[in-house]
Amino acid sequence: MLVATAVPVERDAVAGALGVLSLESDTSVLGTAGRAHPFRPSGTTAHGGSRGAAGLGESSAADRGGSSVADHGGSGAADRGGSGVADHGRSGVADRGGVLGLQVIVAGVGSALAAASTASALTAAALQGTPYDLVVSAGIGGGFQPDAPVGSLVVADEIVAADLGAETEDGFLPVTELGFGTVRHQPPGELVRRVADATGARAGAVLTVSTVTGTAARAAVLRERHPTALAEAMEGFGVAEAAVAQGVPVLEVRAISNPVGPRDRAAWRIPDALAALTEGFGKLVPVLESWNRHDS
Ligand SMILES: O=C(O)c1cccc(C(=O)CC[C@H]2O[C@@H](n3cnc4c(=O)[nH]cnc43)[C@H](O)[C@@H]2O)c1
Repeated sequence: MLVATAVPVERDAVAGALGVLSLESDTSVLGTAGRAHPFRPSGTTAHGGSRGAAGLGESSAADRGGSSVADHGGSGAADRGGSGVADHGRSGVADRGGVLGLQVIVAGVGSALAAASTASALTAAALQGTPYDLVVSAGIGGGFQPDAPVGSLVVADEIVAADLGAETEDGFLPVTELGFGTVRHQPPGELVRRVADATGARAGAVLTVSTVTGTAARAAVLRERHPTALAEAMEGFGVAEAAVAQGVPVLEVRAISNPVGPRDRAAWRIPDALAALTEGFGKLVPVLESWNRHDS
């Protein structure tokens, strides 16, 4: 299983639940607006490699093969020669030898970077002869109120590109109505049901947007267009496109950090959401272990 998160604190929240190696996190990343790329230091790649960062203990596709559940304890940031602070932007959290053949990556913020990072990780694994059988887009997100309260968990029964299309005098047209592309991906229904049962997550559409909703009017428009939408975030559709292109099923799990609506940074509850993400992923493990991708 490949879990694609956007930022290091999300990776750590997931990796902590799964008991896989994680690097020290930068808890300030979600507040560092205005920098060119607040989430990843220069010289690093999206999938665990680190260009020109010798000695930082980079976990590249090539060295993922040696990591397993058994060596969690022995391969922490410290003994890989790394300073967690220095390399917190790297994405490699490797445990491809475990029961779930698991890797948690920081795929970056936004659909394009998330797609590119996910595609790289999938391709690297396939070339090594150890393809993933499931991709999960995971992280925090905005919740449509009152259905997805802050601190709750949402699992996508549809992953929808909500603003991929054209604006016209008569309203928004999705790319599908322009005659190309796709705007939705459907995770396996049975798996969604099992995840919802095990974690208490609400199942509904999760929208992928390029612009975070910041007004009540925009929230209402999105909800009108997508009545089953529970949450919005910025990566799910990109991750799904990459997974589906390689024939791998995809899930999206979002912990709600803020309401979708008028911009109000004071209303953000990132630690609560990260805690919900950790708790949710802890409960998810048995589901994923017992799930057979041919179930549906
Ligand atoms: O400055 C703001 O008003 C603002 C509001 C929401 C999110 C941001 C971010 O920069 C975080 C983007 C990051 O977090 C996910 N996320 C969390 N909440 C939302 C949301 O309401 N709408 C869309 N994305 C959200 C997203 O997936 C990114 O990874 C700034």
